[in-house]
Amino acid sequence: MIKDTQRFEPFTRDPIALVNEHGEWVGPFDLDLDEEQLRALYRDMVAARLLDERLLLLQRSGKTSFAMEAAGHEGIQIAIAHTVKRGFDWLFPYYRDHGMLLALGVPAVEIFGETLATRADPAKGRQMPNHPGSKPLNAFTVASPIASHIPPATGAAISAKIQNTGQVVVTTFGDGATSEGDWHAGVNFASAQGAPVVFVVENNRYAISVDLQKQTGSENLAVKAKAYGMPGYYLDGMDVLASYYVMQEVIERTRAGAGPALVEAVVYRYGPHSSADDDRLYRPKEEVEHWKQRDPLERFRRFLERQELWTPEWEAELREAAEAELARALEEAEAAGPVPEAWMFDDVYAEPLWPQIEQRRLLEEELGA
Ligand SMILES: Cc1ncc(C[n+]2csc(CCOP(=O)(O)OP(=O)(O)O)c2C)c(N)n1
Ligand SMILES: [Mg+2]
Repeated sequence: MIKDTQRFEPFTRDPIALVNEHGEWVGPFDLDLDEEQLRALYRDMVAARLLDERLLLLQRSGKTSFAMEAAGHEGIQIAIAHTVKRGFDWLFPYYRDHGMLLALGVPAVEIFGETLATRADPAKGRQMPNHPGSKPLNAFTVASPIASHIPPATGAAISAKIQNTGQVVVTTFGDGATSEGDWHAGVNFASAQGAPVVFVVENNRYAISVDLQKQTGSENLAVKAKAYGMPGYYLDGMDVLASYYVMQEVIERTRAGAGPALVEAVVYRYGPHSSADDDRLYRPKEEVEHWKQRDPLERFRRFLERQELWTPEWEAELREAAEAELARALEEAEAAGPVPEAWMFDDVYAEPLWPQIEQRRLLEEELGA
């Protein structure tokens, strides 16, 4: 049954793409998404790019300490948000996935609250900026230590399998994560247990300043799946439609009981690693310019224009609406006010132990609260 609906082969020589750089459909099957679905993909990609810009501005204006840009990653990120069952499947994202979480339905006010550590943050200001999550949407809060979320993602999938819930876990990470021991432990155990988890590497070729060639001797990252006995899909992650169709097929194959899979989404990050990095020191400007020609938003815009689904007026309209919503959410997040310092002691244990009680008292005394 899975075979009948299978459109994609694992381990292809070139990344799977369905739309070329001119915005032409080059897929071997007929496009079957309706106008509303296509427009929603574009709308969410634009919103992700605008959120990215806003988060950087918050860092530049001194309102938060840190920002991590995701421009260039939108194709695969938005595709994932559109192919999981929202609020049912589990997501174990990483720190560059704020646009994906926004598209999944995490309210912008919560993302800004998390960034600014205000009362609008469901994590109560206890996370680093750019580390959102969502309990109601089953999005695991981002973990900073690279690849440390991979074994928990596998664990959640094993739990779903044992309880026969029908849930799939999707976890994302960077190319650098595939060099970590935690990554191999999590991927190996998922395969051994037939866990319903899809591993997605957002391969932007760099782990901060370290080039991919210094990370691995493999021809690409998708082939690593072979050794673990699972399919590895090599995907153009800057092509939102290829990302959509591949993720849809891989998620549903996993949901049907075929076990885990690995997807390598080839992307590029246009900005530096973070607001604390100067990428001019390790990559030539020409390389960045080269990848800008493949911009996921621009490519999909050309596609929509060919389908007569895009006009400059619509673009202006959706940008204005997204900007207004982000401005409103930011205002609400700021108006919520900073989290009280003593919140750091909450939720450590169901019932606080004496050290927390004592430390809290000392802190409040110190702050004159
Ligand atoms: C275990 C661990 N080692 C080092 C770091 C510091 N660090 C933060 S991000 C990063 C690079 C990760 O690169 P990659 O996985 O390719 O993701 P990208 O940032 O490129 O999206 C490193 C080394 C860390 N957070 N955790
Ligand atoms: Mg990387």
